[in-house]
Amino acid sequence: MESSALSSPGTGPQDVWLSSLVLVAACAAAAVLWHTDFFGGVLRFFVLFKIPHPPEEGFFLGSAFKLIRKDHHRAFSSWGRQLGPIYAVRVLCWHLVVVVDAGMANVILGNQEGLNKALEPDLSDALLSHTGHRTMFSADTNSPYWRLIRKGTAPAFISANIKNGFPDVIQTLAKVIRNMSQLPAGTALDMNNITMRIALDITGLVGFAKDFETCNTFKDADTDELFNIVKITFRELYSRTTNPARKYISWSRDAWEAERLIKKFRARMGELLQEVKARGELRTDDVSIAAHLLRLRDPATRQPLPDALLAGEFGMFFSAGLETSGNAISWTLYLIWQHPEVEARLAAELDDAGLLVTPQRPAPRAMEYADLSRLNYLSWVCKEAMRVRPVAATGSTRYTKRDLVLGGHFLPKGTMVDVPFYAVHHHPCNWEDPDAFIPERWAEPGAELVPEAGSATQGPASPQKDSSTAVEGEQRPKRFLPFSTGPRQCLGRALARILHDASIAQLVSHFSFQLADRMGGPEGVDRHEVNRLTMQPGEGMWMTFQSRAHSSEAQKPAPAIQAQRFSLQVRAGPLS
Ligand code: HEM
Repeated sequence: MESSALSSPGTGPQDVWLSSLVLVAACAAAAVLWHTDFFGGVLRFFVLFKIPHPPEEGFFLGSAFKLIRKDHHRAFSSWGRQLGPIYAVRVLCWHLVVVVDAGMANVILGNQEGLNKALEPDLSDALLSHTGHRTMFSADTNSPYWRLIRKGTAPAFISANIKNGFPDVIQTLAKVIRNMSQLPAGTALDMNNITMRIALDITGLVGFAKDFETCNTFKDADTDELFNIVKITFRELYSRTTNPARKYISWSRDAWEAERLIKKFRARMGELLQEVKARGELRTDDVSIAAHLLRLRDPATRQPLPDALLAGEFGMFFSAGLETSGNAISWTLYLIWQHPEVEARLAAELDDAGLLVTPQRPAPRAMEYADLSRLNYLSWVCKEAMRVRPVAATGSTRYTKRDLVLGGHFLPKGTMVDVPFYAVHHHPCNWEDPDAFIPERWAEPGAELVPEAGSATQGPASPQKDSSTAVEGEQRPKRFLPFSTGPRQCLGRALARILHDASIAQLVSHFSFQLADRMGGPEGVDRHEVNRLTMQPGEGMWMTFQSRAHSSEAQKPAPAIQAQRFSLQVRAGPLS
């Protein structure tokens, strides 16, 4: 019996080996699946279906076609209105959870421990990294590297240090105004090109003590100009999100050219680093971004950071500040044109401050740093423009590092959550009359925060204002998020605000702008609006301008200041 049992099928020594092998292979496969988060992916796939999805989502591809559209930020916004403040979109078997309620957005962006910035490193670092190392923009929030760079460069952006750079801001703007004044009346200029030049030269001067001199003349930009390189490479990086194969196979001329420019951008940043180093010993009063980066020491070795890392960080600061600032100024000029009463009230404020050019005052006094805090209406207009047209329209994404319940929904660990800033700014649960451009809404102190319950300015109640949306240490969440919020919020926002507000003040002080006919009116602007990493006017922002020194039209007396909020005259219907 014994021998027959031993020799029965499946129990011989070969079978024991075979079974062990199968067991080991199964364990190895399970380990690989565990390691690659396969089981988590399966769990998320089923659990996240419980969150509302757009009804028109396709069975196989989900919302893929909507998400790769150039106006996907508007789709996020209309889904938010249709589905409520938290919903999900699917592509194949992957879900992206989207939150548009300000309270929930603050939980996602403000949380340091449980969430991490979700960025495809290839995307941003293809442009920036010289070593394959992540730059600060996409490094892990809990990594010593991110903390080192963030903490080490933050002092460059405190107001006392930014103030030092204000004369450079004014000098750059003076060059632009001089060049514009010399152009024949009626000339149409692509103001988006000009505002990019302004952003480039000011970031160069304030951050790196380097004048790129693109505002010296308005010669047609060739591809060597950094803002052009950044524009083309950003377009390519965005194309790679929808078609990752482009990284490996540059089958189109565009992709090949972009790859060449990506290399060129890195080379230019390397040269800039060498130029800064060649200036010799850093002065103790040098508070530029470059000086702060050069002073950093590797905590382990106490040695300066290697050149390749530093050049990557130089590139990161340029690309973070350039398109964002340049496009933001363009959108503000456009919105001012669209709202003549806003222009008139802004001109009146600049006039009262002695900054407006008039036939009687062709050379007004120079703008000072302190003017920025005195010009209240200017600041309202600029904030409102950043609310209505936030350039980081797609927003910011985070991974949940542990299970989370948000707005009554269970989000398993590893869920990707997006906070689309355009949709947050345009959702009625956060803002009253959200599509309208109303600078006066900023008269309310604390307008950037969700209003207190029961306050007169509280918008329609959000169905999701429960304890799960409260942020620790802050009772009222932020609903104004052009620069995001939390530990990863824009580091350069103080510089960005000064660059933006001073540019608007100086340009509007000297000129009255009109949208050029070739733009096709507001419908044409909306039609060409494109969101590739930043929301931008796809065909430029062509405008004509009249000097206020000659024009009686530009000097129309300002109407009495409007106390009511909804009486502004608008050149087109509300944005949607
Ligand atoms: C209107 C202009 C700007 C806008 C709207 C803007 C917006 C943003 C946004 C939305 C983020 C991502 C935040 C997040 O992921 O939660 C960001 C990050 C960043 N921005 Fe800006 N930005 C602007 C200008 C600038 C400028 C001028 C600089 C510096 C020269 C700058 C430097 C940075 C840096 C270094 C980060 C990465 C911060 C980190 O990951 O810790 N930005 N910005």
